[in-house]
Amino acid sequence: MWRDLKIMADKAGRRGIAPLFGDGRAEDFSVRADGMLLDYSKTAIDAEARAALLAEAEARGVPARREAMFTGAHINQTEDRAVLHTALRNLGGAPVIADGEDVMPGVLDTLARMKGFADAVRSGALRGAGGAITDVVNIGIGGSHLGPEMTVRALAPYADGPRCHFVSNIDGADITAALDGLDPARTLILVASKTFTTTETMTNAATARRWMERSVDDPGAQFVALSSAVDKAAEWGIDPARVFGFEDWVGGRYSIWGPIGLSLMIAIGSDAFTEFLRGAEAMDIHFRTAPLDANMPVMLALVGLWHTHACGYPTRAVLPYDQRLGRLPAYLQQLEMESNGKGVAMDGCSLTYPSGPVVWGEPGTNGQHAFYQLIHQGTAVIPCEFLIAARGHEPELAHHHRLLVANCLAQSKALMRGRSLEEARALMRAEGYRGAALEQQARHRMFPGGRPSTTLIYDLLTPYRLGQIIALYEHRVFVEGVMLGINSFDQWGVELGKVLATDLQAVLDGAAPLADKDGSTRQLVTFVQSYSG
Ligand SMILES: O=P(O)(O)OC[C@H]1O[C@H](O)[C@H](O)[C@@H](O)[C@@H]1O
Repeated sequence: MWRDLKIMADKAGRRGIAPLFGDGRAEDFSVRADGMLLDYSKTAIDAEARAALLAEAEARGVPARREAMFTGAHINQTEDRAVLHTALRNLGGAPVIADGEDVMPGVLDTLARMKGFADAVRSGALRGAGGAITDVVNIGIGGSHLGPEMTVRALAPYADGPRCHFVSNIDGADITAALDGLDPARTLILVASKTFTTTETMTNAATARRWMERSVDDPGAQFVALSSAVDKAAEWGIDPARVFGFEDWVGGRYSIWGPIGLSLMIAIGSDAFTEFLRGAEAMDIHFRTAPLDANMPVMLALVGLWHTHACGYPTRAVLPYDQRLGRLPAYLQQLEMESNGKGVAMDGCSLTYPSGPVVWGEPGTNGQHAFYQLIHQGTAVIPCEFLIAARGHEPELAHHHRLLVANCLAQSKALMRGRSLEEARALMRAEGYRGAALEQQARHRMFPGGRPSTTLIYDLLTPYRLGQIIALYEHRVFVEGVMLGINSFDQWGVELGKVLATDLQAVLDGAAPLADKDGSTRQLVTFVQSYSG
């Protein structure tokens, strides 16, 4: 399929984007879903390319695969598991069968327990040794960290509960900074780990327990576990009543909707958390029922595939014009790159085309004053994905928000439009340049244009909207994975480094020899040892 699409992309590349605009293009090359608008008109996709992409989505079985996911088939084939994070926000409670059993009673029961617990923490009914809980520390990494951290920051205007802090890195600097200034007797520690074996999390949790033990008689009373490995959490010493479990059909990077979201629920309250789930549920219903050409996750995926696989652009930038979405790019890096960064297809054969793209980004307008130079004039084309709310949460600073919106819209326009050499010459002439100096200056000030972007716009970043947005990206990743023929739900690529780290830890501890390591590793270890004594 990529060959035909590449031919179309070459043709589209020569034509550019701006000339496509005629009556109705913006509306035609946009998708609306429940209060959100995705405008992909500033891409080189035309009606022919879109029809070809949609035909491929059908041919590759996206609708059937989607149904298989929602109905509990073991689509995570390498781990022989269902993929049912959607069940965690199936608030209607309609049965969802996995391995012959309806998972919904368990899901709703855990949600009710989470609500009871979060409400008690927030009201002060559940107290620490020193009184009501003032601070919550979530210790986790990867999917057990990025979701909580990103969403708590995104929904800060709704956060009226205890303060939330996040520890992820094995670097002692992280937990030192997080615990600094906290009163152990009024702090609740959430140990968030699907497997309850992850080195970083278990090391940080043990450090937090020692910190707690120094000032609290019953430290266990101030720990909670969020995990699939309920027995391991109990072995670690956490009261089973304080363990919130989930099943193996919830992937780590898809886990914010259940127990891993407890810090968010404590921060914003159970009603706002329910709204967050409702937004995701609305996106699930849209994804499952909307025709492909009016289906936001499908169209976002097809735009992504067009850029990566037809146009050959190896990265994409996520550019939220929302300071509170500052961790969205990092969250999406895990979601997209851990899901679709695979070198083999489902059947184990090597891909003959690229895997999913590199995802990166920073909030606007900050990025404009840093890396946008390359986006506008560098030799690589970077498709940009802008996100912006029509309104901000600071009505008294509405003029800030107008400037924010103006900048966001200006960037996508500038990328598309560019500035021709002729226009640059006219500018330089107006500034008094002549001859060779004029020509030279003009060449530096021209912009190639024709650079693609999408814009996702919504009214206000509420819990409901954030739920929709995350679910939108989850389903986008799913569709891209299906179209690439890969398993988006395993992550074998993170294993080797973990194994070798254990091996090297033994070397650094002096319990294993260094001699059999490669020359570079020997040199680096020797350097470290020369300083650590
Ligand atoms: O939640 P945990 O079991 O502690 O796992 C934390 C993270 O570590 C792993 O290495 C995976 O790459 C991630 O997908 C996962 O989210």
